[in-house]
Formats: sequence, C-alpha cells, structure tokens
Amino acid sequence: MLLSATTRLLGRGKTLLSHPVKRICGEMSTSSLAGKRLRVLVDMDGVLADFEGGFLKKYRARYPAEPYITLEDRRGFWVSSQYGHLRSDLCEKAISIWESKDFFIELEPLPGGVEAVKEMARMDNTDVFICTSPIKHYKHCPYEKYAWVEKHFGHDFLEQVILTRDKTLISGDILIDDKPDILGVESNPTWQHILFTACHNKHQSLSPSQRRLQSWSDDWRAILDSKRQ
Ligand SMILES: Cc1cn([C@H]2C[C@H](O)[C@@H](COP(=O)(O)O)O2)c(=O)[nH]c1=O
Ligand SMILES: [Mg+2]
Repeated sequence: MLLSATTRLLGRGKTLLSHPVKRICGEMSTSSLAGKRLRVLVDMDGVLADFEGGFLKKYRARYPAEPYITLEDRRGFWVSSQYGHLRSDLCEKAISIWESKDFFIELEPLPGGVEAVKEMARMDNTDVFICTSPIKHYKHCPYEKYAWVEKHFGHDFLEQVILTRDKTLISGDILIDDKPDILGVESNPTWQHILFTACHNKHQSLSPSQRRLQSWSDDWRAILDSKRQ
C-alpha cells in the first residue's frame, strides 16, 4: 500500500533514495550533521585570474602610443585611479579594456590557483566558494566569469560561484582576496580576510585582523588548518 502510494507520487522506477529531490535533501542533512565545516571564500580577479597581467597586455595592444604603468610600479587597488592620475583621459581608456568582450574569459589563471582550489574542494569538512565582484557594465563580465569557472574547473563547479558587489554580506570563515579594504553594509563580516599578494598591494601593511598569502606556493593549507576548531 505504502509502496504503491510512493510510486504514484514519485513516478515508476523511482525510489525515495533515487529521486533527485530526496537525494538533494539527503545530502543537505548529511552535511549539517557532520559538525563544523570550514567555509572558504576565494576571490577571482587577482587571486585565481591574472587581471593585472591581462589588463596591461590588452591596454598596450589597444593604445600602443599611450603611457602605461608597469606591474612593478602599480600602487593601489584601482587600476583606473592610477591611470587617471597619470593623465586624466587614461582612466576611461583603462576602463574600456575590462568592459570589452572577451576580457574576463581570456584572463590567464594565476600559477597554482586552480589546483589549490580543486584540492581545497576535495578536503574533508571544507566548502569552497569562488566569491567575485562583477563590474556594473554587465554586458560581458558576469557571463564570462561563469564561463571562466566552467573552463578551468568544470561545469559542476558553477554551484560554487557567488557573484556579489558586497562581499561583507557573504558568510564564511576566511576570504582570500587581493583587495586590501573589503567594505560593505556589514561592518563585522564573519570571515577573516587573507590578503593575497598582488603587484598593487605588496608594499601595503596589514590591518591587525589580516594575514597574507604570498602566492599559491605559500602555505594555504596551514591557514585553513589554523581556522579549524
Ligand atoms: C582594478 C579594477 C577592478 N575593477 C573591477 C574588476 C572586477 O570586476 C572587480 C574586482 O573584483 P574582485 O572580486 O574584488 O577581485 O573590480 C574595476 O572596476 N576597476 C579597477 O580599477
Ligand atoms: Mg580581486
């Protein structure tokens, strides 16, 4: 009686365990029973994808006669501001580069980043999300950010993508990010900021709550372990 009612509800050939909805519910309850899991948020531009290198290459190709700033001379997070200080019209020229089609999808992965995140995702009691801010000129960027993740991590990893302009709203234990000041409406985010070293922040001192990850060759496993209870 119970079996035939279940068959009517789920459809022929499906059992409670094989039904997709039930399987999803099962997975969720298993993870919530498993105890404290570490949630790692990993930024994309400047941490997994070489935004600075990709920008400079395309800027010099499009504006060969214009002055440019070497990666050695980069200071401050905003490329557009530093170019604007160099000459006011260069701010818009810089912006035109990352607003162009194919800018984000063609960014090269930074050494070791994709492998590190894949390894993290396989670790016990660890949830990894790629947490990235799209530009407001949305014609290409959000699509290409998803496409980049699919290209380098595979289709299934799209479940782990968070696009947000305000990372303070996202809860996690750590956020690995190259932007020195991550501000938003939440003044007390749950995550500890691990500052990923980039050409623009390497001279900057850390705030008391921050730690640095110099590159993906640095000991990111030790940072994760230190946050586990
Ligand atoms: C340097 C720089 C960056 N942006 C944009 C490009 C990216 O979409 C975000 C940075 O995202 P992240 O998640 O913080 O890595 O900002 C920009 O608009 N202007 C700039 O100068
Ligand atoms: Mg970044």
